[in-house]
Amino acid sequence: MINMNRILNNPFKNKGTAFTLKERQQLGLDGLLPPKVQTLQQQVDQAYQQYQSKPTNLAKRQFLMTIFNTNRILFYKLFSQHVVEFMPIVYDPTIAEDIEKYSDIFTQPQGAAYISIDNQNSTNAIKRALVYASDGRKIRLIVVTDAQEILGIGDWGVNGVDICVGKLMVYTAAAGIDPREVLPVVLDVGTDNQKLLKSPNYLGNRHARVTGDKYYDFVDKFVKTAESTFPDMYLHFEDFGRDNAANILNKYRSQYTVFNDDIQGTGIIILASILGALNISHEKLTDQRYLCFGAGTAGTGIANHVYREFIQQGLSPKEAKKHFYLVDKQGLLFKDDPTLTPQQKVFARDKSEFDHPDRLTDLLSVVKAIHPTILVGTSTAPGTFTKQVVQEMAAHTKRPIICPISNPTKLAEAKPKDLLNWTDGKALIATGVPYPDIKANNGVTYQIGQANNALVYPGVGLGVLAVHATRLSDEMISAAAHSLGGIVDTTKPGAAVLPPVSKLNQFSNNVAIAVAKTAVKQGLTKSKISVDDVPKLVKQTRWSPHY
Ligand SMILES: NC(=O)c1ccc[n+]([C@@H]2O[C@H](COP(=O)([O-])OP(=O)(O)OC[C@H]3O[C@@H](n4cnc5c(N)ncnc54)[C@H](O)[C@@H]3O)[C@@H](O)[C@H]2O)c1
Ligand SMILES: O=C(O)C[C@H](O)C(=O)O
Ligand SMILES: [Mn+2]
Repeated sequence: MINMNRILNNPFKNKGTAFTLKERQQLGLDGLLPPKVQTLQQQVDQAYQQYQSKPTNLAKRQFLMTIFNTNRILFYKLFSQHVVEFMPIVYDPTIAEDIEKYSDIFTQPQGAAYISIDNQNSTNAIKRALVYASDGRKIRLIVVTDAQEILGIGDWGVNGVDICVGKLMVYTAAAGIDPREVLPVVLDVGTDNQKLLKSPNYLGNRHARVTGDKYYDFVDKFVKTAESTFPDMYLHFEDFGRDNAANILNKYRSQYTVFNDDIQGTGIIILASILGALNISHEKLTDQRYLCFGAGTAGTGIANHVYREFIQQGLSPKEAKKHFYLVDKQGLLFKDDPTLTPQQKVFARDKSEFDHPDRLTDLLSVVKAIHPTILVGTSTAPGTFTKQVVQEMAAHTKRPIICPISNPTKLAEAKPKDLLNWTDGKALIATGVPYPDIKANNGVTYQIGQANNALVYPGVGLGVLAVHATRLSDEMISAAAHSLGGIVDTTKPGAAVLPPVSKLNQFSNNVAIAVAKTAVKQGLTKSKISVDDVPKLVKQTRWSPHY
C-alpha cells in the first residue's frame, strides 16, 4: 500500500495512465488507475487540449503546475512541444502574477526547500531541509532566492520561491538539465512588503527582513551546508537585493561554482544583444557610448560585462570606462555622491567633465549631454524611454541600440512598437519579455530579440555541469555571449538582434559547448578533459523526457 502511494505521488516516478498493465501489476497499482493505458504522446495531446481550454494565463500556469507536481516527464514532454507558447506562461511575465498571489492561491509546496531564518538558522537544520527536499536525489543544481528584488516587482518574501521553480523549469526545457538533479530553495529572512505582512494568508515569516551580519551569517551557513551536502553542485543565485547580490557573488565565486543570474546571466544576454545589433549595423563596439538607466544589480552587472568586452576588443580599462554612463533615480551618477553602491562607483563620472553637471538629473538631459548609442533600461520605471528621449538619441546615431528590459511587461521602459515608430525603424531593440513580430509604419516587419537571461543561463548551466566546472570565470561568461552570434540572418530587413526562442534548444547547446570548452581550456574542471570531448559530454549530460 505504502509503495503504491509513493509511486503515484512521486512526480519523478509517476507515469499516470501510461503505466502498462504489467507495470500496474508489478507495482501494486491494479485498480488504482482507469483501465486505458496511454502513450506519453496521448497524455501530452490530452493535457494540451485541457491547457487550451483554460481562460487566463494564470489558470493555464496553474494547470501546468498540476502536471508538474504529478508527473515531471509528462510536464517536460508537453513543454518541449510548445516551448514558445509556454515560456511566458510558466516563466516571465505570468510568473510575476503567480508570485504576487502565491500565498493566496497556495496548494502545493512544489518540491522546494524552505529555509527559515527563524527556526532553521543552524547548519543541522539547513542540512535536514536540503536532505528531505532532495529525498535521496543527487542534486547538481540549486536555484536559490531570498526574494528581496523579484524581477522588478520588489520584495515578495517566501512567495519568491516560485521564481526558483520557474527558472529551473526553463533550465530543463531549454538545456535538458535533468529535473531529478535540481532543487529550488527559498531563504526566508522576513519581508519588508507591508502588504504581505498584513495579509492573513501570507505563508512566510511575519517580520521585517533580517539584515547585516545576522543575514550574511545565515546565507553563509546555507551556502556552506549546500556545498557540503551536494559537493558536485552548481549554485545559481536569483533576485537577491541590490545591497547583497554582488557581495554574495563576490564572496563565493572564487571558492565555489556559483552564478548570479541578474548580474552575469543578464550581462551575457545584453552583451550578446549588443554584438548582434552591431552585426546588423556594421559598427564597432569601441565606437559606442553606453548609457545604463537603473544602475542596480542588473544595470551595473551588465555594464561591467560590456565594459570587459571593450577591453577585450583592445581598449585600456581607462579608455573603456570613458564610454560608460550610469543613470539612477538621482540622474547621472557622479563620483562625489556618498550614496553610490560599490558597483556604481566603478563607472561614476567627474562633475568637471560637464558644463552643467547639476542639470543632469533626468534621463532626457543626460541623453542630450552625452549622445548615447546604446541605452539599456533596468530601472523598473515603466515608460521612461519616452518619444523625446528616444528621438534625441536617434538624432545622433544611425542605429540606436535600445534595450528596455525591466520585467515584467508592465514595468518595461518602452514598448518595441513605439521605439520602431519613433525612429523610423532604425532602433535595434531587445526586450525582457517576448513580443510578436511588429509591422512598423515603414512597412518592414521586425522581429524583436528577447533579451531575457533565460536565453542563456540554461546553456551556461549545461556547460558547467557537463564538464564539472569548478568555477564560473569571466572568460566562460564572455564565451557564452559570443556563442549566440551567427544564428540570425542579419541581412534580412527587420532581423532581430538575438536568435528566437523557437531555437532555444539549439543555441543552449552552443552556449553550453562554448562555456564548457572555456572551462576546460582554463583548467577549471574537476578532472582533466580534452576540448574535443566537450560536445560529446554536453550531449550526454542532456536529459530528455521519455518513459
Ligand atoms: N531581461 C532580463 O533578463 C532581466 C534580468 C535581470 C533584471 N531585469 C529587470 O531589471 C530590473 C531591475 O532589476 P534589478 O535586480 O537590477 O533591481 P535593482 O533594484 O537592483 O535595480 C533597480 C535600479 O533602478 C533604480 N531606479 C528605480 N527607479 C528609477 C527611476 N525612476 N529612474 C532611474 N533609476 C531608477 C534603482 O534605484 C535601482 O538602482 C527589473 O525590472 C528586472 O526585472 C531583467
Ligand atoms: O526572471 C526574469 O524574467 C529575468 C530576470 O532574472 C529578472 O529578474 O527580471
Ligand atoms: Mn532575476
